[in-house]
Amino acid sequence: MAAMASSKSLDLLELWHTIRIPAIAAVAGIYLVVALRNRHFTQRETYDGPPSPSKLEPQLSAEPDGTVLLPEKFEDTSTSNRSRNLPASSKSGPKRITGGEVRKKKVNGPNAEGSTPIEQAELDANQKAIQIFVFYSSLTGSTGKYAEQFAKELFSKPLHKPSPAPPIANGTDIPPESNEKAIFLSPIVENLDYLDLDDYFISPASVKRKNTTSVYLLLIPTYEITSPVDAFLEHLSETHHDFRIDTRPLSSLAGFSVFGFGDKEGWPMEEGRGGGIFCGQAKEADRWMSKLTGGKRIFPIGMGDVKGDATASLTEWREHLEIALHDLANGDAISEDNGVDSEDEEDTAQDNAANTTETLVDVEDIGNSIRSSNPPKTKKSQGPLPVDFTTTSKRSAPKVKEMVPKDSPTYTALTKQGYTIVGSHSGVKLCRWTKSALRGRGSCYKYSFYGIKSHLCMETTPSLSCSNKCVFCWRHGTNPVSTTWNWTVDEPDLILQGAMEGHYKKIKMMKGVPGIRADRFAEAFTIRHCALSLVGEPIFYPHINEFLSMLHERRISSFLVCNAQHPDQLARLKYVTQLYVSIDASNKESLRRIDRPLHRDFWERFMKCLEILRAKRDRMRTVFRLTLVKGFNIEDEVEGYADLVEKGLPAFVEIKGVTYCGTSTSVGAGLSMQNVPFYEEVCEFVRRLNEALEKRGLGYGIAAEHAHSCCVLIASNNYYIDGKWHTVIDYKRFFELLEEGKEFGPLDYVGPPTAEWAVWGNGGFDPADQRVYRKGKNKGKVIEEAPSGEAESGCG
Ligand SMILES: Cc1cc2nc3c(=O)[nH]c(=O)nc-3n(C[C@H](O)[C@H](O)[C@H](O)COP(=O)(O)O)c2cc1C
Ligand code: SF4
Repeated sequence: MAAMASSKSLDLLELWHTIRIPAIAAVAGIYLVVALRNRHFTQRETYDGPPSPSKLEPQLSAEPDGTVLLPEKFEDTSTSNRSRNLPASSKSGPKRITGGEVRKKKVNGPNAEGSTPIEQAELDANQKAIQIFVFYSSLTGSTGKYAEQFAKELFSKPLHKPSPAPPIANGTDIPPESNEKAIFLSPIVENLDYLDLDDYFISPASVKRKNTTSVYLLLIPTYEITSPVDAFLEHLSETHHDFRIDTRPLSSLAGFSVFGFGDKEGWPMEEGRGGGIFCGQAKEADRWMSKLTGGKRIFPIGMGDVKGDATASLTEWREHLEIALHDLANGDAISEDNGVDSEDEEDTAQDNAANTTETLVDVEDIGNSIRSSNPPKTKKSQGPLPVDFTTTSKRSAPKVKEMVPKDSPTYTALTKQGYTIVGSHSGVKLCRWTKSALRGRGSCYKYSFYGIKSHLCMETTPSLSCSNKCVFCWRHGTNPVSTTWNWTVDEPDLILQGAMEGHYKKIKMMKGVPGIRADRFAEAFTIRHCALSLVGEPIFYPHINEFLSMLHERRISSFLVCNAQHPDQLARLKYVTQLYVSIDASNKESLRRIDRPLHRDFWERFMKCLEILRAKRDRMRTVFRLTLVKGFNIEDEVEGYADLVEKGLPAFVEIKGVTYCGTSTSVGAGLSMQNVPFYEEVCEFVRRLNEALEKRGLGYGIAAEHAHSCCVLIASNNYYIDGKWHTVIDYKRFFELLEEGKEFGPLDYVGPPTAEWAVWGNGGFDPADQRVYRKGKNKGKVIEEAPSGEAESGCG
C-alpha cells in the first residue's frame, strides 16, 4: 500500500512538473483579468454623473504666474509641415520623394472629347489623359472667383487659333483632332491656402487613373504685405532647396503656367508702394515652378491689372493657353524629361539678374507677340520659348520688414478708418462706446457685465496682423495676415506710450461734439481699462507679457481677446484681468468657413487653446466669446458649443450677434444683413445653450444681458453668490493681489453684485444714461458704419 501510495505521489509530482508552467501562467492570466475587471467596475461605480473639471482629459495646469507648460510645441505650419509629412524613412536620411495619394475635390467643367475636358468614367483605360489643376490663392476673394470662372470657361469655346492656324468647325463642340494623343479631364480647382502643399508640390498630385499626367495652372495675386502667398512661395523654395528631394521633383508634370493678379496703379512694374511690384509674387511662383518642373512652362506668365483689364487679360491668356495645351495633347511633349536643367536655369537667372526688367512681358504684350509671331508651341516641339521668364525676379537677401510701413497702402487704409498707427505694428482707435459714454448715451456690455466705464477704456492692439480672415472682420482687405511674426519688433513701453497719446488725442477731439458730459470728459484723461481686442491678434506680439505688466503697473486692467490659433503664445501668457478666446464655430468645417484660418492645423490649435484656457481658469477669469452669424454658425450648433464649454470650462460665455459693417469685403465673403441675428434670435440661442449646459450638469446660468449691443452673458455658478450674480470685477483688489505677489485666483477679485438693471431679463441699460433708439426696419440688429471709424472691430 505504502509502495502504491508512494508511486501515486510520484506520478502526481511528475504531472505537476509537466503542467506547472502553463498552470501558473493560466492562474496569473485569470488573476490579471479579474483585477482589471474589478478596477474597471470600481471606476464606473465611483463615476458621479457629468464631468467635473478634474475628470476631463487631458489635464494641463497653470503655474502661479498664469502660464501653462505645454508638453509639445505647435510649430508654424506655413513653413515646417514638410518635415512632419515626409515619409518616416526620409527623416533619417536622403530619399527621393516619389509621390502619394491626394484628396480629390469635385471634378467640374465642360465636356467634349479632344480639346474639351471629359469625365473619367467615359474614357477607355488606355486613352492618354491630362488632368488640369487650377490652383489659386486669395486673401480678399477675387482670385477665387476668377479661378472658378476660368475653369468653367477653359475649352468651353472653339479654339481661338491665330492665323496661320487652320480654321475650325463652327459651333461650340470641337471635333477631336485626328492625331490627338491625349484628352483633357475636367479641371480641378484647388485653393492653395487650405491645401496640404506636400501632396501637390513635393511630387505631382497623384491621379488614380492610369495613363494620366497633370498640368498645373496657377492663379496668384500679389501682396506686398504678408499673405498666404508667402507660405506657398516658401514651400516651393524649401522644396527646391531640400537635399532629400529630387532637384526637379515636379518634372513628371505635363507642364505648368502662371497668371498673376495685381494692381498696376499702386504697384507698378518697378518697385511700388511698400516695396511691392506689379504681380511680383506671381513672377516668383513662375520662377520656382520652372525650377521644380525642369522648365516645363507650357505658356508664359500672364498678368492682369485688377484696376484695369484683368478679365480681358485673363481671357486672352486662356485662349492662347488653350492652344498651347492643345499642342501638348497632340504632340509627344508629355515626357518625363524635356532636357532643361533647372540648375543651369538658376545660374542663368542669377547671371542675367541685372537685365531682368527688360525681359518682362505683360500679358498684353504676350498677346501681341503671339499674334505677330507663331502660335505658342511646347518646348519639345519647338525648342525653348523665346522669353525666359525665370529671370524676371531679382533675388536679394531677405530683410526683416516693418509690418505696416508709413508709405504702405495698409497704413493709408487703416488711418483712413480712424486708426492711429503706433510704431510699426500697433494701433489704437476710439471705440464708439467710448464716444457714446462721453455723451451719456450708454456704455458697452463690459460696463453692464463687469463694471467697465467705456469712457475710461482704451481699445488697442500691439499686433495689427492676424492669422485668420474671419468673414465678419472689417479689416481683412487691409490688415496684414500671417501665421508667424516676421517683422521688426517695437518695444512695449513705446507702444503703450504711443497708444495712450493716440487715445488722449482722440478724446481731446471729442471736446466740441454736442452732448459731451464735462465730468466724463475730464475723467476720460485717466485710462482705467485696456481692451486688447481692436483688430489683429494681440498675443502675436512677442513682448505681450511685458506690455500687460506695464498696463497693470499703471493700474489699467486688461481684457485680452485671442483667436485660439496660437497655443504656444497662449500658454506663455501671464496674468490678464480677463482672458477671452473667440469661439466662432462649434465644429471644424464651420470654423474653416467663418474664420478662414491661415493655419492648416487650425482645428488642432483651436482645441489645444481650449485645453490651455481650462488650465488657466484657476488663475484668471476666462471667457468664451461666441459671435453668432445667421446661416453660418447658429443653426444646429448648440450641442457642439456645449461640448466646447465642457472642454474649456470658462468662467463666462459671452454670446453676441455679429455686427454688420457692409464693407465690400464682407459682402464678398457672402455676408449681408440677413446674416445678422435679431436680439430675440440671440436670446433664443442662449436659452438653448443654457439648457444644453444644464443637461451636462456643468453648473452655468444666464447671468446678464446688454440688449443694446445684442449681447448676453452666461456665467459659471461660482459667480452666483448669496442668491445674486456677481459678474462685476473688483479691479482695485486685482491690482493689490498682483502687487502682493502671492498666488491668487479669479474668485479672489470678485466685485459687488451685478446691477439689477443688467441682470438677465432687465435689458442691461443703465437708467442713469439716456437711451437713443434706432429707427427703421433693422431695429434690434447691430449695424455699424464702416469705414467711418465709428465702429468696433469684428472681434472687439
Ligand atoms: C494690402 C495690399 C497689398 C498689395 N500689394 C500688391 C503688390 O505688391 N503688387 C501688386 O501687383 N498688387 C498688390 N495688391 C493688389 C492685389 O494683388 C489685388 O488686389 C488682388 O486682386 C487681390 O487678390 P485677392 O482678392 O484674391 O486676394 C495689393 C493689395 C492690397 C490690398
Ligand atoms: S475678427 Fe479678429 S480674429 Fe477675426 S480676422 Fe478680424 S482681427 Fe482677426
